[in-house]
Order: sequence, then structure tokens, then C-alpha cells
Amino acid sequence: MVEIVEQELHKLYTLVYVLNKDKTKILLGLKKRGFGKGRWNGFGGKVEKGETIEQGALRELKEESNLDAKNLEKKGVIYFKFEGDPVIMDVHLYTTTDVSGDLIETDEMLPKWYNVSDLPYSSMWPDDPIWHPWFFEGKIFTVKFFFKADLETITGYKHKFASSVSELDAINLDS
Ligand SMILES: Nc1ncnc2c1[nH]c(=O)n2[C@H]1C[C@H](O)[C@@H](COP(=O)(O)OP(=O)(O)OP(=O)(O)O)O1
Repeated sequence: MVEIVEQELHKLYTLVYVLNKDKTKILLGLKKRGFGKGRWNGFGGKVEKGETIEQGALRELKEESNLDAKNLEKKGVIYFKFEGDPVIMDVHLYTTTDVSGDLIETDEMLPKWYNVSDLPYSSMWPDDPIWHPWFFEGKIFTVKFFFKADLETITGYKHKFASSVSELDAINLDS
């Protein structure tokens, strides 16, 4: 008998959550086009050839909001697997309270500050309410979400916490 194993293809993405100094407010952007259109999210996108993941995160934040971040703090990695699609999205999550520049609406994002206690979850990715409590408690984590091809329905997830960012790379969610 021949076992057919689906090859996974990983693609690198970033996601930056900008918070105010006392971490009561978060800056979200309403995605105006492309993947995730109509959803409020942090700022980020694909990591380009020749740049580090952190450089990609800074570039995407600038492109989508016009803000420059001084200190990005890594908080985790979120993997997304969609039924029937061999691509795994590896989304590297960062946060900062330290930004400069004039916040503007861009071609891709309409920015808006939200109270952390009152986020527009009905217009956000359905995985957000699952990992947000970990993020807002300051945890470092890795999580893999399994979605149906409709990009809406989560069929399952597995996660682990890390005690430091350097531990993240060594975490195996399948063990
Ligand atoms: N499910 C879920 N929850 C939270 N965040 C995300 C998802 N899926 C996602 O894709 N994301 C995040 C990850 C990235 O920050 C963006 C998606 O990036 P995308 O806009 O496709 O990448 P760009 O490089 O900006 O795209 P184009 O410029 O080529 O349109 O959403």
C-alpha cells in the first residue's frame, strides 16, 4: 500500500500589534483589499526575499500605517493550515508601544485605535479570540490553527507556551 503524504510548504508572514503605553488600546487596521479584506487586524504581510522577519515586520507596518516602530518585541508564531492547501502560513507576531510618525490611511489599511476591552471580533479573524487572551496576558506562545477551505471555520488548533522567545524555535507542536 502506498501512503500519500501531503508536503507542507511554509510561507513567512508578520503581524504587528501596536499598543499605547499603558496597553489599554490597540491600533488595528481594516484591510481594504486582498487576503482578509473587510477584517480588522494588526499590520503585517509577507516577508520578502533578502529581508529578516523583523525587517519585514517593520516594512509592512510602515507601508500599511506610515508608522515606524523602534522596539519590536516578539510574542509568538501562529501557523495557519487550510484544508486542501499545502501552504502553511507562519505568522510571526510582534508588539510595540514605541512608534513614531504620522498615522495615515493607506491603500491597504484604514487604521483605528480600539480599547483592548472592546475589540470588533465579529469583523476579525475567527482565531483572534482564541489567542488574544494569551497575548494580552503577556504570554509567549506558538499555535497552529486548522481551517476549512472557506477561511472561516476552525476545525481545531494546538498550542504551547514558551518561557522565552529563544525557546520558540525549538517547540514542536506535534510532540
Ligand atoms: N487568521 C488570521 N488571524 C490573524 N492574522 C492573520 C490571519 N491570517 C492572516 O493572513 N493574518 C495576517 C498575517 C499578515 O499580517 C496578514 C496577511 O498578509 P497579506 O496582506 O496577505 O500580505 P501582504 O504582503 O501585505 O499582501 P499584498 O501586499 O501582496 O496584498 O494577515
